[in-house]
Amino acid sequence: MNETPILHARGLSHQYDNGLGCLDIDLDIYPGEVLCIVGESGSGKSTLLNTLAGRLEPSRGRLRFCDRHGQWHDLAGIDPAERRLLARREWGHVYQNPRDGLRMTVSAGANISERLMALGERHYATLRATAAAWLERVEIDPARLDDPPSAFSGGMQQRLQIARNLVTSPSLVFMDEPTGGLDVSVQARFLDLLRRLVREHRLAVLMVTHDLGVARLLAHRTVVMRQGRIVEAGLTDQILDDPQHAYTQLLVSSIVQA
Ligand SMILES: Nc1ncnc2c1ncn2[C@@H]1O[C@H](COP(=O)(O)OP(=O)(O)OP(=O)(O)O)[C@@H](O)[C@H]1O
Repeated sequence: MNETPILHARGLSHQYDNGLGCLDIDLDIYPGEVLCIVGESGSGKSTLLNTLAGRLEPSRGRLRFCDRHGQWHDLAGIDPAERRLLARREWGHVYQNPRDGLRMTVSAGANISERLMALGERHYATLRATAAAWLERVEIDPARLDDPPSAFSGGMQQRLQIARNLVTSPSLVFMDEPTGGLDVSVQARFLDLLRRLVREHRLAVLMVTHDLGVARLLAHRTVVMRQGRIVEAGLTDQILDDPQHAYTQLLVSSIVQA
């Protein structure tokens, strides 16, 4: 694995007014790896993801991102315009609910083209051809380029979110429970596709999931959260097969018994 992380957090916290949130997080993510954040409901997974993605301002701590040119950016206290530019160029964000990540009333093609246009691509034929190629890559018939996402199934909408994000070749993609709304067979196909794209594009993926099966299938490393803190972190197989922390043992055994 590459020794230089793409995202580097130390002592990172985001606390809401009621004191809850995520606390004292040390985390590195490397190019080409999938890192899953697991834990029970309310353990702070989404807060951590959104803080790492710069959507929530850190209350304390250090957060740095290394862009594709090897230049480091301090994300804590970054100028909002610079953060937006980084988000457009370097990051993707896939949501559990496709309605949060797609524009439901415009065509699939327009959904994919939008990020390209934001980076300056204006040539209509190029935009259409690129969008069609990406639909194919996420296993959607390119003949459906002009259909709105509302005409797609849940699994297709998640794959369209992936295409919309990956079209600009981001280096880091944040995913919040992307398989949450999918039934089991659709989920398996989605995870297969994701695994292939991660490999082909050397993507770093930071994924929140409450499903340890998803972590097992996809994640190189897993971190376990409880009450806003990381209680255990390591290689996914190690965490799931030989959990050290009592809370992780409980989490894993509750799945095995279910
Ligand atoms: N805007 C907010 N204001 C105050 N407290 C909040 C806010 N958002 C979340 N919290 C609290 O912070 C804690 C962590 O919430 P968070 O949504 O990060 O957990 P989670 O692990 O992602 O949960 P879930 O799996 O249910 O989505 C919870 O106790 C939650 O009630």
